[in-house]
Amino acid sequence: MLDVARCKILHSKHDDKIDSYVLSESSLFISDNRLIIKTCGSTRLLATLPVIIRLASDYANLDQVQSVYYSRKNFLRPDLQHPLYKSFDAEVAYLDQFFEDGHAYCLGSLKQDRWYLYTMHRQPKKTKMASRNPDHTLEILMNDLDSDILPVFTKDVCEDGRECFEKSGITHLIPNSAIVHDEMFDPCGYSMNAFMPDTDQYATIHVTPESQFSFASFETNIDANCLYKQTKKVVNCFRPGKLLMTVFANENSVKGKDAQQQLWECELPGYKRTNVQFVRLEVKIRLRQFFRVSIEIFRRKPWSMLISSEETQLILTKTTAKEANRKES
Ligand SMILES: C[S@@+](CC[C@H](N)C(=O)[O-])C[C@H]1O[C@@H](n2cnc3c(N)ncnc32)[C@H](O)[C@@H]1O
Repeated sequence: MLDVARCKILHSKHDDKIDSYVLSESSLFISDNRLIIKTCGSTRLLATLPVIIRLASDYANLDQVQSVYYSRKNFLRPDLQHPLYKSFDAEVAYLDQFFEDGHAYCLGSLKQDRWYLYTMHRQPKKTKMASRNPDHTLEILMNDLDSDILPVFTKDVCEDGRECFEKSGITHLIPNSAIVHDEMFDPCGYSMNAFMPDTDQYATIHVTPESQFSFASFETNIDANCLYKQTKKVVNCFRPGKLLMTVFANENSVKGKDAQQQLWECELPGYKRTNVQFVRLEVKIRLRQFFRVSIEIFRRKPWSMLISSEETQLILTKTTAKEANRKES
């Protein structure tokens, strides 16, 4: 499966509830009823789909896909991708070959940062109680990380993953009881998987510290923390210039719904929200359920520098061109 995706397992950790793999290109988590695979670069993620469906049937007797989420942010350089990933329309057409009842969404601005989602839910043959459990996922995608934090994700500063985990402050983002395994890439880059023992709750962080295109992603379904506080901690750790976050929550997830409400009402300190959207996806299982997805895009608040003398005052403010024109006039 990973050969098809064009990545490799670097290391893994397991318990009775979850198998966690740190990959050369991100992460893989497998639990009884769910497989989560995240890849980066020019990997061929969608090519794994028929392989996953066949392996689930052959090895685990799982012969019906109950739900699918395929999501990604818009690429910085779509031209460097394999033709299938150059446009979301092509990805949707590919996914529709497997799931005739899938739905596709684009959230965010078509001209700037946006987030694509393909999703499908089917009535399972036997409705299991598990499908009605509270469930939420928080994902934060951060660009333009604070230049002070970048060196810690290089081999110049940290010998290995463990040192980077401590020195970067990522240790404060993950519950103490979590099992963690991580990788420090040479000469730079960091990937971490964590999971809570005897649950299918995971967290994963990936950091690209090259200053020209610095990026960090954080994703978790751990329910120990308030998602709003968790978001603030993550943002304080990486201090990105901009971030896009999504909160998935089903109707039974009180924490997920609370976080959506809080984020709707409060801004993140130090940031200006440039976009917020909310989608309610109907999940057709025997008992009607809903999945709610909200995405929010933030930019660091415009900074200003004040140089003043008795007579003159020059205010330099990092604003949009439109605002600058308004100020001039
Ligand atoms: C942490 S990895 C994967 C992260 C990916 N962007 C994501 O969000 O899932 C990316 C970083 O590791 C560095 N790196 C070094 N060797 C690598 C390798 N063999 N495969 C992938 N990334 C590598 C890259 O230069 C980059 O800074």
